[in-house]
Amino acid sequence: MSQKLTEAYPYAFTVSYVERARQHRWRCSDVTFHCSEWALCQQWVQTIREQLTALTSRPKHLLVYINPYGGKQQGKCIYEQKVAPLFACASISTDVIVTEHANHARDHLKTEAELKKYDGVVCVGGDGMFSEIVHGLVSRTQRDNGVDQNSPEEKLVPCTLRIGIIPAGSTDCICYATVGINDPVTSALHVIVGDSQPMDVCSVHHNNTFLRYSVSLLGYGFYGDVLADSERKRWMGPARYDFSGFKKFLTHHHYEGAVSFLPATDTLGTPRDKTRCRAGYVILYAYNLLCKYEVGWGVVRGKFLAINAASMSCACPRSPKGLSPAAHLADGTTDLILVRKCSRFNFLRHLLRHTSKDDQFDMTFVEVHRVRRFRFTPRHCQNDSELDLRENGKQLFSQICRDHPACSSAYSSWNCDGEILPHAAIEVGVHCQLIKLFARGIEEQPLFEDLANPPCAL
Ligand SMILES: Nc1ncnc2c1ncn2[C@@H]1O[C@H](COP(=O)(O)OP(=O)(O)OP(=O)(O)O)[C@@H](O)[C@H]1O
Ligand SMILES: CCCCCCCCCCCCC/C=C/[C@@H](O)[C@H](CO)NC(=O)CCCCC
Ligand SMILES: [Ca+2]
Repeated sequence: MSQKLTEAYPYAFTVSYVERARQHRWRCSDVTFHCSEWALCQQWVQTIREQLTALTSRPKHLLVYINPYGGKQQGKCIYEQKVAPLFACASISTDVIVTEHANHARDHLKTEAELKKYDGVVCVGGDGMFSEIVHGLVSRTQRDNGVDQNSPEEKLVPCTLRIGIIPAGSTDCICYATVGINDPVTSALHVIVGDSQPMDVCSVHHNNTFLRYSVSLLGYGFYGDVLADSERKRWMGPARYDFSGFKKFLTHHHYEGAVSFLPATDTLGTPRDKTRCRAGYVILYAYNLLCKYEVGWGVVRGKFLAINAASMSCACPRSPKGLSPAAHLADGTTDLILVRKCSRFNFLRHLLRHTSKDDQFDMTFVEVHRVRRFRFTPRHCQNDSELDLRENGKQLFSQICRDHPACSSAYSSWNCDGEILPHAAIEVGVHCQLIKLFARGIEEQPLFEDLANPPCAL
């Protein structure tokens, strides 16, 4: 501004606002207004402050957990340099905990954290860290409401606090599939403007005992084996998945068992739809009504290279459309993908389709069902005594078997959002919209961006 104008308008205030950039990125920009009178300037500032305070969906006090060892071990630095200044600018106060060991955040949330003080929880890390936060919050909510997590049929009580994800992990598929990009600044801005995106959570049980929750992928066979192998190579960072993925592709193990499932046979769409879950997609959820149209359980037996359940698309930079491109974030269903034993060449074609526009389900050895519940029983443990044998000290045999090509129909492990489950026989149920994120789903890129998306002040 020229000196002449500065003299005429000596009072000024600056408004920070969100601006959309390329590929779902959000950025913070500033605009400074100049006034001729101090009183007018004050009036503007006060009115803007009042308008912002009236926005009750915006968080004012947040509990932040940082995993300093996730992904490329940049969590602390990402938070301090990119996120904390934005929270400060938006007058959000924070209590920050840098975790000291695995499950630190989960246990703190479950038992100690004074949740009433906060408007939300922020997780700086990857899918594994997010899973800790989900376990802490969901378990705390059930305990506070006297709900028994061990009963597979129990209706769980939804969590009230929203969760923000600042991506700093290796896959970060939950952030990618709910925001459209893994970018700490974009995610921080979604927290600041107080977005809210409900999300389904699967509960996993074994013999009426609760094992874990899952929000993204439950994978047996290929993805279980990749995870088990990659955990021993954490030192490689995110590249461990490429290494183990290649190794397990070559190993080409298949596993025998039975999958039974309760299909969601209503108007919720199918996994083969061309439409995608996008911001603003509203589920008119009426479970009792929908139940009337449920048909009975289906069963599929056979030899599988992979059994995957995707409760959301599982889109990530490795696979921008995800494991199940048409899956919805908050519809109370999971897409059950069964990849039967086939040649290495065909399995490679199937895998490569996750990275292109081609349909990975359009193959004779792949079937996909949208389901509300499912069970898996591996062939070699179809009764309890066999199961007990396995679990009471027979892991060594199972490991030898798993590593030996001739025994390729023995057990794999379940990859549950990046954690290995201790049992192969599991029962899974989807809990519709059990948690909420500070996100809004992936936005359609509008034709005329400026008109469709007016800026939003911090
Ligand atoms: N202070 C800590 N020390 C060691 N492990 C931790 C600590 N805090 C959290 N963890 C554990 O680290 C694991 C991995 O973390 P995180 O999910 O952040 O990164 P990642 O595995 O690299 O990414 P992704 O899950 O996206 O693949 C989590 O399972 C979490 O329980
Ligand atoms: C030969 C070319 C092959 C190309 C194949 C591309 C297919 C990629 C699909 C990626 C699906 C990721 C699903 C997300 C799972 C997360 O809950 C979990 C925790 O972060 N990540 C993994 O298990 C990490 C799993 C990584 C597997 C590679
Ligand atoms: Ca879903």
